[in-house]
Amino acid sequence: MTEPTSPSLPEPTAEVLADDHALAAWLAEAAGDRLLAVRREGLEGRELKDAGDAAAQALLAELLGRHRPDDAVLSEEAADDHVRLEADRVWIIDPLDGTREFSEPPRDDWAVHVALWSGGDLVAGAVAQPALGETFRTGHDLTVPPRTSDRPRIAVSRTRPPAFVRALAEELDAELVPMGSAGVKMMSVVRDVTDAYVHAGGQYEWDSAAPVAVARAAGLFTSRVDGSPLVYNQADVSLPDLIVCRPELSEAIVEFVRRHGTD
Ligand SMILES: Nc1ncnc2c1ncn2[C@@H]1O[C@H](COP(=O)(O)O)[C@@H](OP(=O)(O)O)[C@H]1O
Ligand SMILES: [Mg+2]
Repeated sequence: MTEPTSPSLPEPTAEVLADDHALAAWLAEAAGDRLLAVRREGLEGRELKDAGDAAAQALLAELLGRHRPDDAVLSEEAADDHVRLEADRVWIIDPLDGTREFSEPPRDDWAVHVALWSGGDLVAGAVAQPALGETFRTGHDLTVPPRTSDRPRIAVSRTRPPAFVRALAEELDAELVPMGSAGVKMMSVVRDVTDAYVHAGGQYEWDSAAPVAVARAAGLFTSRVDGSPLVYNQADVSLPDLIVCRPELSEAIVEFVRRHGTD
């Protein structure tokens, strides 16, 4: 007997299957397409948020199970199986980052995050911004465009901007640029829409793993707010603060936090 297959399940090419970078991007785009379809169903508010989270999680879990059956997965939307702590390869995914903005069409500041951790660090990642029609990924040339603004621009949460980031912006004479989604904020630095994303006060590994992999591949600076490295696939998945910025801004930001803290 053959197993029943879902008619709508996308199939990767052999080329995509052979390359973790390409697979990360393909998975993020497949989930993004699914999320755009959910958005067309006419749901609103909490129902739309829940339908989006569930649909993207179900698709990514099924595709990873099918195409990378030996790998572990850490997802915002699934129970944490600690088998990942002994695994060689762990996919760290946020099926829908910026759930609030996803539920407010036609906003485009929401994303799908797919990262691969192996041997102690992130080795591949992709961030799809489906409503923008863009995917940012590791594994091919990625350069940040030349800086177009003399005055630094700092991406912040549109709904919960941390107070210390306002103080930092004053000190650097920077402009705050509010937007949803951690991934979208990090990709805004990659795209030269902003120059830095500085956050503290709470977040989890899945909020930053894929965007940090992409930001590093683009040559950006990434660290915790105290300047120490971002470390993934830990038993405690809380990763509450980070800096992603153009390299020339990193010293001033770390120094500001050293002097003033983040409270
Ligand atoms: N203080 C906090 N504690 C926990 N998670 C936070 C947080 N601030 C931001 N996040 C998470 O980071 C993502 C971006 O948030 P924001 O747009 O406010 O910057 C959201 O992910 P999800 O949408 O996947 O839940 C949100 O849950
Ligand atoms: Mg998230």
